Amino acid sequence: MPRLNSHDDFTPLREIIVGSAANYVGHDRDVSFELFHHENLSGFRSDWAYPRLTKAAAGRRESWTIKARYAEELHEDVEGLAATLAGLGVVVHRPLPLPADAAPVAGLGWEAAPTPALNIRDNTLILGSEIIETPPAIRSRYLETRLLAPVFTAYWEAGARWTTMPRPTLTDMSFDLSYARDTATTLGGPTEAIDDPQPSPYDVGVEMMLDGAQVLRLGRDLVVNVAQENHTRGAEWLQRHLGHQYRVHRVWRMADNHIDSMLLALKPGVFLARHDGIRDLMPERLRSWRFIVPPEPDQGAFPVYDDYEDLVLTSPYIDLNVLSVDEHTVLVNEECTGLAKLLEAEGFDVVSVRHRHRRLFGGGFHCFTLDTHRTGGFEDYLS
Ligand SMILES: NC(=[NH2+])NCCC[C@H](N)C(=O)O
Repeated sequence: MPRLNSHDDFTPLREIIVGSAANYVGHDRDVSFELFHHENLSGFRSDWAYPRLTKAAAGRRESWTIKARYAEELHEDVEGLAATLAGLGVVVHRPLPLPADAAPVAGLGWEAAPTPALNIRDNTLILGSEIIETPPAIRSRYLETRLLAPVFTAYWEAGARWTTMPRPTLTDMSFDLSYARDTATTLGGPTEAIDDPQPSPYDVGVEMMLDGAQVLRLGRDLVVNVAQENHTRGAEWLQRHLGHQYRVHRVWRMADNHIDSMLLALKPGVFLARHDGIRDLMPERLRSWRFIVPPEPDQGAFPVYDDYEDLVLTSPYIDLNVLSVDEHTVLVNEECTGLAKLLEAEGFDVVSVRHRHRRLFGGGFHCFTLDTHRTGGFEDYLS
């Protein structure tokens, strides 16, 4: 195993982990899931909100079944993504697949059905030669990075540093609800339930929670999206952990949590951004970069889902979530022709990859992957 080395999203890619969609058969809808996906869930069908959905008060969870056809098509597309990357000469590693009969995971005072290690960008941050497992905000994802442990172990054996951010207890009281409250739709929505957190003997107050996917990596500069106090604490941990070598730039409420369907760096000096307003949220010295804004999403480019049976977890902007193989080559969803054309006009080579159900499973190509070796170093792109 060569050494771990990944400081950015755009220098030539040598090794990557591609997530696994095996047995993504359902969602465990509890307070942590509803809160995390509040923006999309409340904008979609507010009356699905927890706990009205919950048939019995006991347990305060609901298992949500995903149609087998969608799960199978997702699996097919993720395997296609892995094959495309391998075909481009990138070494591809894989997590352990979630077994079909996976037992629930449990914390102090809660239990949840585990999710496969699919959106692996979310729960790990690779900074140079260090693996940082970030603290999940969704109970069902609590042990997700364990499915990556064989790959992380191999990198550790090859010299990587391997750190775990403090793990939250994730009781109802752990969450800062302010973002969900401030951004609640006029229809109401999940905030209704979140207003009624239940006390637990394990309460520790508001905890640190930060996903790797809230961080945009630019060598020695990190742009971190912070939307509420859980994130503030996570960003503070990161800055203290990294010390003065890194500059941790906090951006306030660029997104509810993950940054990578809002903003990605395609190469030094060039961002791909959801809208023009992103520039104003950026640290001063990054405002002079070029911001490429894709055309508005074409609603006709998405499969048609059932309002009652299918849970849509991402916005229609999810196809912005591309993956760069180097500064010239970008993997783009084949359904997103507007973005592909624009990138080609900007001088990029576009590799089209199939990914049908990006709205059902929370992520695109950047979310589904974790680059472990790129040739770029610990650069100062701001100087
Ligand atoms: N790393 C990720 N899972 N990113 C996906 C973010 C999707 C974003 N919440 C949206 O709806 O567009």
